Amino acid sequence: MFGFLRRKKRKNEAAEVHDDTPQDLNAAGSGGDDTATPAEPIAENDQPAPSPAASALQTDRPAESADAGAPTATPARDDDAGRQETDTESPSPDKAPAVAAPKPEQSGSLFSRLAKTRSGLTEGLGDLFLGKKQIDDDLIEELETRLIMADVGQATTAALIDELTDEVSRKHVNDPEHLFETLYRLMVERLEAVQPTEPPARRQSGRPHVMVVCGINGGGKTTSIGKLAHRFKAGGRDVTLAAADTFRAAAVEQLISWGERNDVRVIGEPGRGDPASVAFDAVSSAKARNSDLLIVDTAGRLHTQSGLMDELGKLIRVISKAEPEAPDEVLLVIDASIGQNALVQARQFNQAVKLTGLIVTKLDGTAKGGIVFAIADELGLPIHFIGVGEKAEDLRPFEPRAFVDALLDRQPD
Ligand SMILES: Nc1nc2c(ncn2[C@@H]2O[C@H](COP(=O)(O)OP(=O)(O)OP(=O)(O)O)[C@@H](O)[C@H]2O)c(=O)[nH]1
Repeated sequence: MFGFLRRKKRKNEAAEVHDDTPQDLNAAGSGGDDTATPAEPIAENDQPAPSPAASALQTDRPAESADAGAPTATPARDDDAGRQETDTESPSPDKAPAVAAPKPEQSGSLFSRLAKTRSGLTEGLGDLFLGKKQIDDDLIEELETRLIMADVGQATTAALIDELTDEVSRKHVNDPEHLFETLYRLMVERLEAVQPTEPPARRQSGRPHVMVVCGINGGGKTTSIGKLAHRFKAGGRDVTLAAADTFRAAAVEQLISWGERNDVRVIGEPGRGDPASVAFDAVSSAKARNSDLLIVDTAGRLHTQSGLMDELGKLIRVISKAEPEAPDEVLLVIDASIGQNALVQARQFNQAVKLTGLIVTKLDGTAKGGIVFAIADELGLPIHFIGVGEKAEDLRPFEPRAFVDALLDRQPD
């Protein structure tokens, strides 16, 4: 069940227990401090006029085969994403004994890191959902608003709402909880549709796997490369880093510092002027030393700066001269907190250099985590990793089910 529904249900159950129990304030041990308050009333529907999408629910199409079951794809799990109890309410003295005490949330879990986006999507929905036997326009409209607010984007939101209303009209989905399960399934399917079959940074025979990382200034490239180095080094790979962000001496120093912390070799030093030559040297060095993985940092650039975009193309061509099969991956780092602008950036970078995938950073600090769906839907580019904090371990492989579970406050299957 979804956590926000469970929380609401518990509140209602707690209130029922208090309502049904004869109160004996003089009983021994009662302390006379029974402060139980009645459960919050289920919110009345005071929403504005229904949207066209929501109005589609009014159509009374004949029922067809019921097919609104659980997602069919194989579950993928992030080790770190396993979470405990999803109920994050603090226990209060007025809870009925029948209500299980919530367990503490793991601060590093994906669930806790996505708190901002999740709260925008699910907070208060329990009030709107529970107690309703039927799905109505208000519910669909509220859902639509929340998806837009979470930066899922107009087009993707419209597509999701259309599919949901269609399922409802066909009577495949009959109650609010089933509606949410269906939304869950549709969201997971969208992300899984663009995920690669092969994991990133796979081992190549007889040569290093070469990964070029690009993006705009401050998106989190260097930090993400440091985190990647940490992850793959810990996994037993020989990793080399290339400091090809020659525009900013501090970026080179930042990368060297990540290298030192993780005992990873860094090619390039402050003061070198030509990023393509640093990349060429790094490929030659990684080959000579039988490195498993070479990650190339590049200068931040705006997608509108055509000279710098051409330079990125040149860097990639030079890498191919040093190793004809390389680069194996060209990853764009995008900052989730910029919302819909991320789509524009990704489109332009993809036109200039053929991207193979994305790293979406700063999902921990934004309510705009829904951008991940717009990216998958509109660009068709896979998301390989997500950044959910500033520490080395805060880069997680992107796993659609774990991500949507955490986003919708849903207990994993
Ligand atoms: N909260 C949070 N902060 C992040 C994340 N990823 C990166 N940052 C922070 O974002 C800031 C910019 O990160 P950098 O790695 O320097 O960005 P960059 O893209 O290399 O920037 P340039 O070198 O200017 O192109 C730093 O303060 C990082 O700690 C993330 O996933 N979550």
